[in-house]
Amino acid sequence: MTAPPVQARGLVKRYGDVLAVDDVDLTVEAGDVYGYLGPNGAGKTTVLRMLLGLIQPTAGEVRLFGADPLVHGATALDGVAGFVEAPRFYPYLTGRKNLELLAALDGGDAKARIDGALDVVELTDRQRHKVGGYSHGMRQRLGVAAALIRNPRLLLLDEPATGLDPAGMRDMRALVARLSLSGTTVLLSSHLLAEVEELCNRVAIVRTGRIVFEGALADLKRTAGAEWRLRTTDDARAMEICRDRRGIANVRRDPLELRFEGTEEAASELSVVLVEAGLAIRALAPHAATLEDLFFRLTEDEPAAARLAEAS
Ligand SMILES: Nc1ncnc2c1ncn2[C@@H]1O[C@H](COP(=O)(O)OP(=O)(O)OP(=O)(O)O)[C@@H](O)[C@H]1O
Repeated sequence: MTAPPVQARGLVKRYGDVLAVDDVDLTVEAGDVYGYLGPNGAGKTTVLRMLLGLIQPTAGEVRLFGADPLVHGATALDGVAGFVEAPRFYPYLTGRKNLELLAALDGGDAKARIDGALDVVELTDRQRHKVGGYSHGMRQRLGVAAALIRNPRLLLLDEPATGLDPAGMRDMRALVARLSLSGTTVLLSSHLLAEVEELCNRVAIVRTGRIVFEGALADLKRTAGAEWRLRTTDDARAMEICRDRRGIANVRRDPLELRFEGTEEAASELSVVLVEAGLAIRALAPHAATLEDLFFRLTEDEPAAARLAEAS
């Protein structure tokens, strides 16, 4: 069996009093587009640095295709490439010249892949222009091209869409999707939910260094449970009944309806109890939380994060 592209166990990074990364376990399987998602300062860049062997973990270990990047340096590992923070280039040289310098450092047949890489990132037309005149999105794409000339099986990208305008973000998403289709495994970090929502099949959501959810986004939506909306012939009485019931939480009364959180089972049982109490139900329906809601709950609200981590 071949080792997975990324396997990290018990990763910790401490900077003085700051626990930047707190006991992170991470497995990225071949073919994944994996999103490492969290707000600014959550420790995303620090994790990528450790994965690339640029810094040493305080504790824990990393394997890329079964090899330790601290021993070999990730860029010396066959099939691994990427960038941390923004990719850096010589602004007074052309895009192509920058890639040629990197290819010369890299050796092998990297030079022969420059045309193909420029084509994939859609910079062929601008390859003879100086990087100093490139837009932010073009520089990010050139960063991906610089990784592609190493013919990677695993691409690690730190916030590839940050600072891009909507068109730039769309181009970057399309580029990552194309790379994935051609067989490259991708691990990208992001603080933008919209960036990963369409693109990633798996995500880890991090909050102050710690993973609070790991899995498929579809599972996250399912696990989160819904907020229910209820209208009856006597909402005041219905509210009293709701308050006493197990499995129902956060009951609130609006002018038009009651709202509460709970599982489908709890809502079904409630409907029976309401009817037995002589109330007629005018409406009882779930209102699914958006992913944006879930993300903020997970990254800002400690009890909600703990509940979801338990349930997942
Ligand atoms: N070299 C360092 N020395 C001290 N503290 C650091 C260092 N690098 C990161 N930190 C701290 O570790 C925490 C995580 O930082 P990190 O850059 O990994 O987060 P991030 O999720 O990538 O955020 P951003 O999106 O803002 O880059 C922050 O509190 C940061 O201040």
